[in-house]
Amino acid sequence: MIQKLGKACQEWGFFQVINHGVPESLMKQMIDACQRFFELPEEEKKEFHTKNLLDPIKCGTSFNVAIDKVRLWRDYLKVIAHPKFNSLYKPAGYSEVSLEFSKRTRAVATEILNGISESLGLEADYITKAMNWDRGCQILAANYYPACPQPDLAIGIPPHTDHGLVTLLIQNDMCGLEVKHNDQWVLVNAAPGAFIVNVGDQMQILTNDKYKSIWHRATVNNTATRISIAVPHGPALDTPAVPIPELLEKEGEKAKYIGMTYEKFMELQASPAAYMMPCLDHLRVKDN
Ligand SMILES: O=C(O)CCC(=O)C(=O)O
Ligand SMILES: [Fe+2]
Repeated sequence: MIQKLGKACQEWGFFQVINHGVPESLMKQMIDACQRFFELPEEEKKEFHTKNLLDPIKCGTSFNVAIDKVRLWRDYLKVIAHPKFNSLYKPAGYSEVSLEFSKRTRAVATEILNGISESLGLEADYITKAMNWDRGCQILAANYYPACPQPDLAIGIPPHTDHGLVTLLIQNDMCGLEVKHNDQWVLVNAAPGAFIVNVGDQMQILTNDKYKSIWHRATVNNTATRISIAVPHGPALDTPAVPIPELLEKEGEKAKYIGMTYEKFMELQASPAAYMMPCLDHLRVKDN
């Protein structure tokens, strides 16, 4: 099992997790609650249109309205659920459901990180300890992609990598997530009730490129609304990921990355600099 996990992280950077113990009914309730939020009148969502990256609750349209040139077809709602749980007072039920969903999802993420540590030949709690997981950042990032009359001319989310350690994602009945594998876009077709999991940038740094943070994107369709909830899990905001010394020693490698706190890394990813050059390349040691 641990070996398979390591292989999936190394070869794909994406995998699905089934039999994880989180009830499918809870996942559905979470998607429903988000759908009800997105369907609120614009007027009622305005108060959450905030500007700062780490505002505890924010909603809006598109990835980066100021910079994107492609036609984006997406609304989003981002709520920071850990280390401090934040919530919305509307729609009714969102708060309770998101509390339970975030706790249960974080528990699965912890198991995955333990498994990943072991797959690297480390103690199970190596990564969680090093990343100050007890203060780790968890974001509930819901994406709403209404049916689009001309899906070929639009994109839900343009190609990107995720900033954290691992992202866990659920979706309604519609597919749309595509991952880059051997230079091809591959549509992800997950089992009902599965978590789709991907390695993020911080994990690529920790493993000195062994486990890759894979480029992915969300396409849109012309038949029905698609909803996905991506749950990035990262280190504590003040904690920088650096290549794990024990691994470097084992592989006889030099560190390929310099450290940057997770907070600064997220700021970098949201800045125009990330459009010029992938974020990880900003941290890459030059003479490697
Ligand atoms: O909607 C999807 O499937 C992809 C979402 C995603 O990649 C993200 O929110 O980071
Ligand atoms: Fe993503």
